[in-house]
Amino acid sequence: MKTVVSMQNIHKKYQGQQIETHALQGVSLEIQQGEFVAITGPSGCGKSTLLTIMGLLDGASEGQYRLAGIDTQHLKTDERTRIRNLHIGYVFQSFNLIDSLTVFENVALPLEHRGEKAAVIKEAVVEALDKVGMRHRMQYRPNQISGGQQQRVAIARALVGKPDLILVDEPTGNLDTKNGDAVMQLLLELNKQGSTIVMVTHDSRYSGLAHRQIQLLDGRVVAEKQVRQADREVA
Ligand SMILES: Nc1ncnc2c1ncn2[C@@H]1O[C@H](COP(=O)(O)OP(=O)(O)OP(=O)(O)O)[C@@H](O)[C@H]1O
Repeated sequence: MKTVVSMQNIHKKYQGQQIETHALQGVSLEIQQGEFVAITGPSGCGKSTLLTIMGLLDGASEGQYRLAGIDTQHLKTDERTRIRNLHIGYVFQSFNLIDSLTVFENVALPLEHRGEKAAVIKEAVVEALDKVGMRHRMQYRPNQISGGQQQRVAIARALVGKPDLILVDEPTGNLDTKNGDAVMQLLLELNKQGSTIVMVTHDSRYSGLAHRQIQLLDGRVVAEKQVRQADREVA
């Protein structure tokens, strides 16, 4: 089994005008291909910071991070962007779809950035939209579909490029229970089909669906818990 994430002694310090915040204080963890990992912990403990570093949206202040075997420490900005595009899919709480583009065009973006041919893009986008049940809304714009549907489209955009890792930050935070449950069910199905998923969540009902929960407190890993396979269903 391939190690997708390998972090050794990761620190992150944010330098403000007056104060420095030591958001991550020596995090070490490994995530294997096919895992579904939930990152939990109280507000301000460093969950989003950890996800941001894992997703190469920001660099660590100290420590070593290997993504799919690639040492990310000394990457230049354009290399970091290229590797992020190839290896990472990101799903945000606020969906982050572009309102002026159609559903199809939004999902196509990661492949366009890679310079793929139109025919390849079309096939992959239709396949991704099929997976999330949104093919019938291909020509709609984000503001013409519901929040739950927008999150499905955002998930299609995250998986269209077949990344090694899908990072999900509070995916149900802007959704009601019914739509939140449906999005979680979809993430579980994608994981069963082989996607490696790391999800930040406050909701213990959803973190219990992961294979493994990693609990942070004050920028450190304080507990890890495995979840029994039989328990992994949305209630
Ligand atoms: N860009 C930034 N500049 C300065 N400080 C920051 C920045 N981003 C986060 N922090 C600080 O780092 C710490 C960790 O923040 P982070 O957002 O990672 O926590 P979190 O666990 O995701 O919180 P929440 O559950 O409320 O979203 C907090 O003290 C926060 O104020």
